[in-house]
Parts: sequence; C-alpha cells; structure tokens
Amino acid sequence: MKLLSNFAASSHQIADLHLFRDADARVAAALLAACPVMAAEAGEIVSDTSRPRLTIVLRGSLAVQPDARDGAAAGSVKIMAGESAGEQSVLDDEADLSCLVALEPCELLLIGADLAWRLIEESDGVARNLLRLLSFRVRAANVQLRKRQKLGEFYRQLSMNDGLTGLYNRAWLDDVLPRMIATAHAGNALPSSVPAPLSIIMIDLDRFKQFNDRHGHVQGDQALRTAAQVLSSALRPTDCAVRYGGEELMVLLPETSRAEAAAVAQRLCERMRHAVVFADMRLPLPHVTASFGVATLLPGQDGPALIVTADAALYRAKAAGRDRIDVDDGRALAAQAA
Ligand SMILES: Nc1nc2c(ncn2[C@@H]2O[C@H](COP(=O)(O)OP(=O)(O)OP(=O)(O)O)[C@@H](O)[C@H]2O)c(=O)[nH]1
Repeated sequence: MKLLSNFAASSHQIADLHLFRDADARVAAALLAACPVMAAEAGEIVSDTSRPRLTIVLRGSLAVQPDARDGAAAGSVKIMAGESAGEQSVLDDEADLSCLVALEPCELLLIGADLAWRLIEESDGVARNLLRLLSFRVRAANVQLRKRQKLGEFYRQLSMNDGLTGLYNRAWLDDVLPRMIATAHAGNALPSSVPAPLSIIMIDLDRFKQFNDRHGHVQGDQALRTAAQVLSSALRPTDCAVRYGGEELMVLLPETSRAEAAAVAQRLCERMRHAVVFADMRLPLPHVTASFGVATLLPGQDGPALIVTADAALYRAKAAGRDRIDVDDGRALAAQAA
C-alpha cells in the first residue's frame, strides 16, 4: 500500500462513511484527522495480521476472506466504499486473521485500535452504528449457518437413502440396527416392562435375473421401484424399509412379535403379487413376486445373527417354490443354546 495523505488533507467526507452516520462529525473529524489514507492496487492484500485495526473503504472495494480458523463456516464478503472491516478485531483486541484483498484500485482509511476505542467512547453515534453493524453481521452469520445446517441435513439424508428406490440403504442399516437391537434387548431385560420384540423381514424378488433378461435392466429398475413402493405404502410409520443390496430388500419392525411380523410379511407378499409394474402407462409388465423370510430377535442375539436367521427363512421360502413367506420359529437358537 502507498500513503496518499492523512484524512484531514483528503477530499473524503465523514458523512459518506457508514460508521459515522448521524454521529457528531466534529468529534469524528478531529479524531480522524491524522489517520493515514492509503492507496492499494487491485489484488493487493491490505490486511495487517499483527495487530487489530479498522479499515474503512473510501474508494473501490475489498473482499474479506474469513479467518482460516473459522473453516468453511463463512464465505468471502465484499466491502464497498463507505463500509468498514476489522471492527470485531478491535472489540476483541486481537489481530484480525481474515484476509483483506483489494478487488480494484482502492483508497483506504486505516484506524488503529486505540483510536477506534476513543471514537467509540467519545461518540455515541459511532457506538450505536457499531452495535447495529455487529447485530446485522450476527444475523447474516445465523442465516448462513441455518443454510449450511439444512444443506448438511440434505446430504446426510442423501447418504442414508438408496438412489433408485428411495428406501434406506445399507449405511443407514449398519448405523441403526445395532441401536434398535440394543433398545429391544434393554426393553426385554426390564421385568415389569412390556416386552419389546423386534422382527425383521428379508425380501428377495423372484427370478429377477429372468425379468431383467426378458424386459431389460431399465424395466428391472422400474420393478424394483414398484417393489419399494409396495413396502413403503404398507408399513406403519415406525417400521423401516431398506434396500439391503441388489434386488434384496428388508423391513425392520420394532415392537412386533413373530406372529404379527408373519402377518405383515403375508400382506406384503400378496400386495407384491398384485402390484402393477408399468414400463409406461400403456404397457404394464408382468407382475413381480417376492419371497419373504421372517425372524424375531431372540435373547442374546446380535444384528448379524438376526439377519442370518431371516436369510435362512428366506432361503426356505425360495426352495419351497417362491412367492411365499417362511417364518423362523426360534428353535434353532434354542437348540444351539441347549
Ligand atoms: N434392474 C436391476 N437389476 C438388478 C439390480 N440389482 C440386482 N439386480 C439383478 O437381480 C438379479 C438377481 O439374480 P439372482 O441372484 O440370480 O436371483 P433371481 O434371478 O432373482 O432368482 P431367485 O432369487 O432364485 O428367485 C441379477 O440379474 C442382478 O443383475 C438393480 O438395481 N436393477
């Protein structure tokens, strides 16, 4: 930066500076008189990271790139003629680590921290303007934060849902199932509590390779979407449908006994059989059926063991002719334990 003059000798008017609006101009003029007015080239870095100071843009504009310690929480801000930067560093009495860059040839008024404090102390108008400015910045930062939170939530949802079917994905299941199982076991452990059985249903579309081979992979995708809709539309709000992998789906049924889960599986099996898969609105494709394996959490069982049990039931449903359900009776584990 190059020194042009002091403020008293420059042609700039105090009334044009936002921080001094409606403030006592005589007090401000007297205090600012000796402050340096500097010239900066476009692209020049004009911040001083060694001590706090106020920088007022008299002509041109600056970009403020936030302190790296704030991470990605704040974006770059443009400071126009009449506006200022560095107020917070003065109030905190800490060097400003944000980077100020001239966006075009600029003239800047530099005010050291001691003088900035004198301005605040001797001019109510400056103090009021500063408070307004900080309040505006806090509100703007809150808006930014809320936007980022929403965006974060959106991406979190995206990472937990399967893109094709909209059902929860494996990452979601790996996160949630252990907690559901812990809750179910905890519920069962309380002697006076209502038992909290947890049931799952493994579902596999029947002869889906054949469907893909006959009608094409795009129509296969459509059939998978239809199957997902059958599950989503038939479940209670507390139940969850997951795309376990490929053409294998899963339903989690908290607080659902074996008999209730078997009834749910039977209902899903029938709805699946009757669901219409459309290639387009004029051309329905052949119906898709699925096989269902039901298992209910047993004492001491963990997530992988529960899934293996439901998978075994599913395998039996396939072996018995498909388009049907099979329910694990819990005896295998009991026999193992004995
Ligand atoms: N269109 C489509 N097909 C998929 C997708 N994921 C898996 N598949 C297909 O699903 C088929 C599964 O075939 P298999 O495991 O042999 O089982 P199946 O033909 O359903 O036979 P059964 O399970 O014994 O009734 C394979 O052809 C996979 O390519 C998908 O996202 N879209």
